[in-house]
Amino acid sequence: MTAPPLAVVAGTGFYDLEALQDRSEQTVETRWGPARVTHGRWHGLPVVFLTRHGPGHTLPPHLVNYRANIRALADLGCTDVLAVNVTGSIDPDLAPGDLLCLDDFLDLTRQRPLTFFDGSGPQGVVHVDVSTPYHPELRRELLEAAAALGQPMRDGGVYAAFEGPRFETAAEIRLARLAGADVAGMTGVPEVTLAHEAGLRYAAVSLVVNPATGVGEGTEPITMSEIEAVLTRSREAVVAVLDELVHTRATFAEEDAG
Ligand SMILES: CSC[C@H]1O[C@H](OP(=O)(O)O)[C@H](O)[C@@H]1O
Ligand code: HPA
Repeated sequence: MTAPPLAVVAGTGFYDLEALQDRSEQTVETRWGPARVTHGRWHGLPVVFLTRHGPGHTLPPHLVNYRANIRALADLGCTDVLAVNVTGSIDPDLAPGDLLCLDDFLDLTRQRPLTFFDGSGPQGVVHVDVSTPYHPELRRELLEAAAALGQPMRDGGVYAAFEGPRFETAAEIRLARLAGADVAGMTGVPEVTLAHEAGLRYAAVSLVVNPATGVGEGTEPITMSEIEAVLTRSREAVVAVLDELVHTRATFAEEDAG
């Protein structure tokens, strides 16, 4: 039996997965609009890659069509989604380049379409459970992949999802800190909750690319050049963890087949 494709969804700085072989592009039409994906094989396993801001990063976080993206992945038969979100660190013990395997989120977004269940579908009104937002089995795979590479990855972290596209004020970051947030981003929600609604297993790696506003030494403005510099030196670490995870899956698949 062919394994369902593994979905990889990434954003800023992650516009391609160079390791993919036998590549093909597809625009998947969904009830919520089109989604652009790249199909390929990674260590022989089928993978669907989706860059959430679109090729060339044309969509700001509040205008990403999260519903089309997640619906497309489900329609393509994916069951597992590995997401990458770059973030600003709220926890002062975190530094640019650090990786976290998220285990919870705070939704501080304001104006996004949040749900597939708007009451008009056959299911009517649905309230999904998100007491375990990030799938424990996928989290374990990510953490084991990082450990196998000797790549530090914090086990757990609370992602505060802000509306964007502006960065936060220092007061907003202090508020999120009081509520237990470790990192700030703009795209993790509603991606994670839509994945739940679609019945997909979802886990996310967060790569810290800057101290969030007001965190750390002083009150330096956040610049894209500092973020790009961190991405240039740390992007490969994230890809290496995903590569190790897929390689491990491929090894198990071969053993099962043999
Ligand atoms: C370039 S900083 C703001 C930008 O970075 C984060 O991207 P993503 O979550 O797609 O990795 C943040 O959410 C914003 O989209
Ligand atoms: O500081 C930040 N805030 C929100 N989203 C982000 N994405 C990267 N850095 C940040």
